[in-house]
Amino acid sequence: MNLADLVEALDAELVDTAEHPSGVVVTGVSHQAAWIRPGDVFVAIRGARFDGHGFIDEAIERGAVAVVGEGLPGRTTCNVPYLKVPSARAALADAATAVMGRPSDRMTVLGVTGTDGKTTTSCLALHLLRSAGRSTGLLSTIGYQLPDGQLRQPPSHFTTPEAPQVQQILRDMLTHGAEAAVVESSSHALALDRVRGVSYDVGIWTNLTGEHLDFHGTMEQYFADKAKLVQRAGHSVLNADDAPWFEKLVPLATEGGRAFTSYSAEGREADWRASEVEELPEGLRFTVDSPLGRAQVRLPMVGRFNVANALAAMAGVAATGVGLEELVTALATFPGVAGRMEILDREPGDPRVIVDFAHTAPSLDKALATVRVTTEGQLWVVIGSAGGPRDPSKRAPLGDVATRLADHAVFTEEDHRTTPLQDILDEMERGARQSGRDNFVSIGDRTEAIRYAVREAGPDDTVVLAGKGPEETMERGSELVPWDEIEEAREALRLRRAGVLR
Ligand SMILES: CC(=O)N[C@H]1[C@@H](OP(=O)(O)OP(=O)(O)OC[C@H]2O[C@@H](n3ccc(=O)[nH]c3=O)[C@H](O)[C@@H]2O)O[C@H](CO)[C@@H](O)[C@@H]1O[C@H](C)C(=O)N[C@@H](C)C(=O)N[C@H](CCC(=O)O)C(=O)O
Ligand SMILES: Nc1ncnc2c1ncn2[C@@H]1O[C@H](COP(=O)(O)OP(=O)(O)OP(=O)(O)O)[C@@H](O)[C@H]1O
Repeated sequence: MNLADLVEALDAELVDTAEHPSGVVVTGVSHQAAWIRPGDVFVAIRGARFDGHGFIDEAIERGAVAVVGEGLPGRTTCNVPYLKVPSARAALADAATAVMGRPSDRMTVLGVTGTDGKTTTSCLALHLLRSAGRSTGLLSTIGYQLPDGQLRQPPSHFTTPEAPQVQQILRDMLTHGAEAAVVESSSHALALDRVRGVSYDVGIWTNLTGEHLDFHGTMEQYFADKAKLVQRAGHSVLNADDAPWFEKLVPLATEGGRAFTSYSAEGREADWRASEVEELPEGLRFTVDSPLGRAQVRLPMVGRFNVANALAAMAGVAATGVGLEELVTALATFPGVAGRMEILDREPGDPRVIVDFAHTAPSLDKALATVRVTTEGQLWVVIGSAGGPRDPSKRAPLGDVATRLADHAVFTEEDHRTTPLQDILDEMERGARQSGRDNFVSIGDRTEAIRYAVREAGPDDTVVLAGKGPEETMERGSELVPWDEIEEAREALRLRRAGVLR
């Protein structure tokens, strides 16, 4: 497209230019100066840490043909056309969407938001769509997939990357033949306009509990940010068990005559309902009642909350026209999600070791409660809490939940960043002591903490390693070290078998 079209698409005011915009060809857009390629437009965002205007020279050196922003500071001028807009983030998304040719308009897009269960529900929806023969892409915390199913990573580690990557990935999906896309949409993405420009056919809501309040400020704001998905989706899928948010979402989902489907894993009145839930060591069994009829479901996943995730995915995919029998048949072959309730291979005499990604008090509560059901002996949990700017109010509740639901808790590191690790451990201990419990130890080094729990656990016990799940790095101070929780756990089991841990 040429710059004149972009000015029009953004409804921008063109300042600081000698060149006529119709002669300038725009081939891409980026908010990150270091990623600019010749022909790109640089969008200068005033963020919490930097003012993107400080990187204009770098962007121009790399070949930026124009700059978009909310106004040049002071008397600064720039040597390329400057497009003044009311919101740089909105303009970033609008420009990226226009340059990429609005790819989401040509696919069926399912968005998934919520505090817990987004990745699992997204992967379930992907599996259901593909099993129904729909060529489908995925954009999620675990990375993105084109219809070929190979997992790829965007250039920055986000659940939902910035708008230019989102639009680029959607276009790649389309180019590779995708008819549908599942887009995990974090609250940050919804708040920061990263997914503005994605036209959602279906918006799936998992649940809302207190997380990321460092960013959103209040629960009301967090709700309002997430609710944008429901306000924008053609059809919403809402969790009837998620009080008080469900009642607040219904009017937002039905604005302008749009429809919604509800689901309940806890026996409430809803369109999709689960009953007769059985938790077995190898997975879940339940009956589903739905507008499409009744069926028996077998899901090879542990964790009772996965009943809710499965209902959400089924209702979302059914809204795109897939039948109940196809959905139920596909669920039985779901391969699971790495690092989420992942059970390690075990040998006789080993405890059962489960690697899980629960890192909020409510999700840890649910994870431990559900694992308890299929644990014959004692339940152990190894858990930390993140440092840095991440929500410090999580720490004490995590300590409380861990010691209330497990027989033994081991408090340890989890990306403590520049926060002194001991301060985090103290907070977790405080949460446990405040509730009158002392069934914990603190072992700062996570490798040691895992080995301790695996050594002490008996063959009938279960050890849950919570919080790191599939993450590939650990942030210690300002150092980023490689991390592989599954490998750590396997090594601890090997050492236990060899008697080295005794
Ligand atoms: C709160 C939040 O999400 N902030 C994001 C936001 O920051 P910001 O608006 O304050 O921007 P900034 O860092 O001050 O930079 C301003 C501008 O200068 C540019 N810049 C900056 C430095 C430079 O050298 N060159 C340059 O061009 C930046 O690209 C940006 O356009 O925009 C930045 C640029 O993309 C992001 O790096 C930053 O993510 C931070 C680091 C982050 O950690 N975000 C996490 C919390 C996040 O988004 N998480 C959610 C998932 C949450 C969950 O559900 O678990 C996610 O979707 O991943
Ligand atoms: N529906 C649910 N309700 C509560 N907890 C859940 C639910 N689904 C999954 N969990 C727990 O949350 C953990 C993370 O699951 P998942 O990755 O699917 O969520 P997420 O919302 O994508 O989280 P994140 O954005 O942090 O990756 C799981 O390992 C499990 O312990």
